[in-house]
Amino acid sequence: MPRGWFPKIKQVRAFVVRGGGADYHDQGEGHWIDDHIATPMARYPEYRRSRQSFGINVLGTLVVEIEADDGTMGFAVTTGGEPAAFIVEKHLARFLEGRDPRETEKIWDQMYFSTQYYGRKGLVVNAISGVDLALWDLLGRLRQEPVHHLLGGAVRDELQFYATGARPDLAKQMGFIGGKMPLHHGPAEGIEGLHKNIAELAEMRSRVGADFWLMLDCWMALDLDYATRLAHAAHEHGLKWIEEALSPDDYWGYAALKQAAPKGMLVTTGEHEATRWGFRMLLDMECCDIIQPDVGWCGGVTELIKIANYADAKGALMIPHGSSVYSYHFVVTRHNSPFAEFLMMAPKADQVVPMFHPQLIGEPVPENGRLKASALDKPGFGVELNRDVPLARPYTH
Ligand SMILES: C[C@H](O)[C@H](O)CC(=O)C(=O)O
Ligand SMILES: [Mg+2]
Repeated sequence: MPRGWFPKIKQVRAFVVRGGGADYHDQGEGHWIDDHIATPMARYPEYRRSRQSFGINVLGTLVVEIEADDGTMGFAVTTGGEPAAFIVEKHLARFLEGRDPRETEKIWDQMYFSTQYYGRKGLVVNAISGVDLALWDLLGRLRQEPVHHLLGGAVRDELQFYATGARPDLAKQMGFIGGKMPLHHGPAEGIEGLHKNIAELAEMRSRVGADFWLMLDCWMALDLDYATRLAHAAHEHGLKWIEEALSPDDYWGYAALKQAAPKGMLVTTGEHEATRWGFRMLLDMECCDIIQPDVGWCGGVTELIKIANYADAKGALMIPHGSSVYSYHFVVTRHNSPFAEFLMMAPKADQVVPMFHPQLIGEPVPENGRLKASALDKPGFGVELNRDVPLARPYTH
């Protein structure tokens, strides 16, 4: 590359892919991730047994590809599918094409404020996140540096993981530091459901012993009263944290839950929160002990820098939700992210398989619950798109 010259962005393209990958709820029959999990829709008996029954996997994966005018390509995957592909192609692409890919701040700002009248959270911010991640991937590839070098470099030699899945007992044998289980029964299943939830936790505690971390993921399913009762009953069985117990819009409920939770039990949330402004609410209102942004949903790396810095200044931990390499490159650069999540995508949660399988090639996975930082030392996010998985490009511009 001649001195002073840097390629410009030539084109942004958006594709849709089905079957697992970034839309990790898009799994086949019999997968633990769709086995009677408590959700806000479980108040309707017909949507209680399966999250796919109410359309959890309706969107599919969004793939964003950004080509520079020297032929270098960056890409990223997140959820959002066809509607997000529309937003990327028809609205967001204009803020990148012809621009210098190093202008990550200005590009983010223009994507966010140009969509603010219909965006701010959810699908639109997923689309922005996908573009932002693809841009950081492109930057890393153009500079021949891993993204974590662009973010200030690793602060430790390895990452350590807890596992999310139905089998913390197996996760323990596989070397993880803890296991987070989905809660199975919500308030609509009454006291009987509450007893079943506690019995499952007690059974798992008896299998993993006293010291292994056990957590419950409540996927926005509870109300304050139920969450408080669950937290107190679970305390007896050493629950380390209660996750996403309430609606993400109920900041007041989270603040009350944090006050009401037993001493020593952490309240965590944020995987369905977005942007610095959403996390500022969670942190300023003292809603939780750990924030859990998903880098593919909260606004991408450019926004996560701001979210993580604010959490750091407030003395809060920032443990990203899932998101594979996109979170690993971030976590490794942060002291307030001392461990990371690994989602067990094997249908029985009985083996480690790549989290975004089958969409990425070269996706690193933990061994013995750990991953060497050196496994991330490849340009960009260090993964390739599996072109054997059919990609559709529903819109162009
Ligand atoms: C297991 C949870 O219900 C959800 O599918 C994933 C999640 O919330 C998490 O990994 O955290
Ligand atoms: Mg969760």
